[in-house]
Amino acid sequence: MNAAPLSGLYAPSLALVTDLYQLTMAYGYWQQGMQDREAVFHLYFRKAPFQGGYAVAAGLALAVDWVENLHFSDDDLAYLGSLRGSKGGALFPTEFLDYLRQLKFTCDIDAVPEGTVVFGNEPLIRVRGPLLQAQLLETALLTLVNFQTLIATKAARIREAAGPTDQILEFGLRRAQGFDGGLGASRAAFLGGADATSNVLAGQRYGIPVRGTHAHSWVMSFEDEVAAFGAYAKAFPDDSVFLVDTYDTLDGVRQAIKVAREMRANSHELAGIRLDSGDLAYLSREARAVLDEAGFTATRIVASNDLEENLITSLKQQGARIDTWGVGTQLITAYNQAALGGVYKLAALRKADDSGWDFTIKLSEQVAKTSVPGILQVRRYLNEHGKPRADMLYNTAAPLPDQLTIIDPADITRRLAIRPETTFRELLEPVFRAGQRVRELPTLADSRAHAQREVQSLDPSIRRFLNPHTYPVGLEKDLFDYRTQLILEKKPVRGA
Ligand SMILES: Nc1ncnc2c1ncn2[C@@H]1O[C@H](COP(=O)(O)OP(=O)(O)OP(=O)(O)O)[C@@H](O)[C@H]1O
Ligand SMILES: O=P(O)(O)OC[C@H]1O[C@H](OP(=O)(O)OP(=O)(O)O)[C@H](O)[C@@H]1O
Ligand SMILES: O=C(O)c1cccnc1
Repeated sequence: MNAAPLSGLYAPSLALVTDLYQLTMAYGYWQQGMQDREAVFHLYFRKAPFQGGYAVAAGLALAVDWVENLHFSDDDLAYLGSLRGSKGGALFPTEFLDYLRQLKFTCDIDAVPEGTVVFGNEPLIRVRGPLLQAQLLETALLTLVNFQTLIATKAARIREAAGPTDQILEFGLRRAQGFDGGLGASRAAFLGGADATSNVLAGQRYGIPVRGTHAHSWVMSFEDEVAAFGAYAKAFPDDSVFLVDTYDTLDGVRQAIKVAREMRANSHELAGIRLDSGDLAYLSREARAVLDEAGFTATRIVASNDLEENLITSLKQQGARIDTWGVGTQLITAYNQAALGGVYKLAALRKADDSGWDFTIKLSEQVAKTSVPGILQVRRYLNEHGKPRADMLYNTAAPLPDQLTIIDPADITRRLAIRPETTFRELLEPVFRAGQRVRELPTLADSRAHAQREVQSLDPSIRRFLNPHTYPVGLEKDLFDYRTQLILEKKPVRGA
C-alpha cells in the first residue's frame, strides 16, 4: 500500500488546538513555579460506545504527529499576546509568552497501540512529565483519541455484522462533520475494518484504497439506462459498478445485463451492480437470481442506503445476497452516539520537596466515576487459548504482591485470583521518553490487521450488539485498597 507519511499532517504546529483553560492553567503553574513538577495523567473512557462490550483504540498516530510538531509559532504567540482580560489588561504577560516560545516537549508517553481492543476505565495513554506540558496536551489528545476510537469501534461493529469476507466501502464524506471530521473518520473507519473509502483525500493522505460506483445523476444524464451503463463501461471497462435503482431496480438489473453482455463480447466483465433503495433483501435475492441466470455469477451486488450494523445483521438473516456494503452516514458520524466521553485525569504529582509521589484522585458521587490514582499499567491476562481473560490495572510505582487478585471497583464481590502461571501482556507501551520518540509506529494497514485480530480474539458474547457480556476489568487488590483509603480520606463524613 502506498501510504503517505503521517509526519507533517499537523505541521505547522496546531498548538492552539486547545481550550483556553489549558493556557490559563499553564500560566498559573508557571507563575507558581510549578511548571516542572513531575505529573502523571491518564486518558481513558468510562463506558464502551454504542452500548457495546468493547472499543477499538485509535488515534495514537495522529496524537504522536501532533505532539511531535507541537510548538508555539510567532503568530500563535502574537494572538495569545492580543488576548485581554475583562479589565482590558493583557491576559498573558510577555514573559510567559517568551517561556512558551522556548518550550520544548520533554514528556514520557506510553500508549496502547492502535487497533487494540480496550474497555472502560483503562488508560489508553499515560503522560508523565512536567505538569505544565502534560496539562497542555489534554485537549488535543482527547479530541483525536475520542473521535478516532469512536469511529474505529463503529467500523469494527459493521465488520462484525458483515462478516470477514464481505467488502465494506465507506461512503460517508458528504454526510461528515466537515472536511476534518470526514478525513479523520475515513482513517478510523479503515482502521476499524472498512476495506476502502470514497474519500479521495483520505486515500492520498493515508494510503487507504479508494473505490466507488456512480451516482443517479449519471443515469439521469443519458437517454436511458442502457446508454448510461454503456458509456460508463466505455470509460471503465474493467471497473464498472452500475447503479440500477434510478427507475425500477429489477428492470435496471436487466438493462445492466444487456450492457454486461456487450462488455463480455469485448472481453470485459461487469464488476457489479449497486442497489440503493427498496427492500434490499428481496431485491438482492432477485438480482442475484437474474444475474446468475444470465451467466454473470461473478458480478457483485453492492448495497447502500442508510446501512449500519443492526440493519446489515437483519439483511443477512433475511437471506440478502449482498457482497459489498456501502456505508455512509451511520459510520462517518457514529450516528447513534455523537461522542466518546474519554477523559484525561491527573493521577500522580511529585511532592514539592521531591521526596516521592502524591497520588491524586477525583471523587464523584458515583464510585464508578471516581478516578484511579497511581502510575498505571494495564495487564491483560490470557486464557489457555491466548484469548483475553481479564484486565488488571496496577500501580507501577508500588511493588506487586506475590498473590494477585483483581477486584471490580463497581462490585467488590467480583474478584478474580490470578494463578502465577497465567500469561499476560502489558497494554501500555513506551512511545516517547523525555520528549523523544522511542517507538516506530505501525502502518495504518498493520493497525487495521491488528484490530481485526484483536476483535476476533474476544468471546462472541462480548462482541454481540444486544446486552453484551461485560469483560472483566478490575484493580489489583493493593491499588483497590489504596484507592478506597484515599476516597475515605478525601470524602467528608456527613452528619445525620
Ligand atoms: N429488507 C429490509 N429489512 C430492513 N430494512 C431494510 C430492508 N431493505 C431496506 N431497508 C432499509 O430501510 C430503510 C428505508 O429504505 P427505503 O428504500 O424504503 O426508503 P428510502 O431510503 O426513503 O428510499 P429512497 O432512497 O427511494 O427515498 C433504509 O435504511 C434501508 O436500508
Ligand atoms: O446512505 P448512506 O449510508 O449515507 O450512504 C451514502 C449515500 O450517499 C449516496 O446517496 P445520495 O442520495 O447522496 O447520492 P446518489 O445520487 O449517489 O444516490 C449513496 O447513494 C448512498 O445512498
Ligand atoms: O461511489 C459511490 O457509490 C458513492 C460514493 C459516495 C456516496 N455514495 C456512493
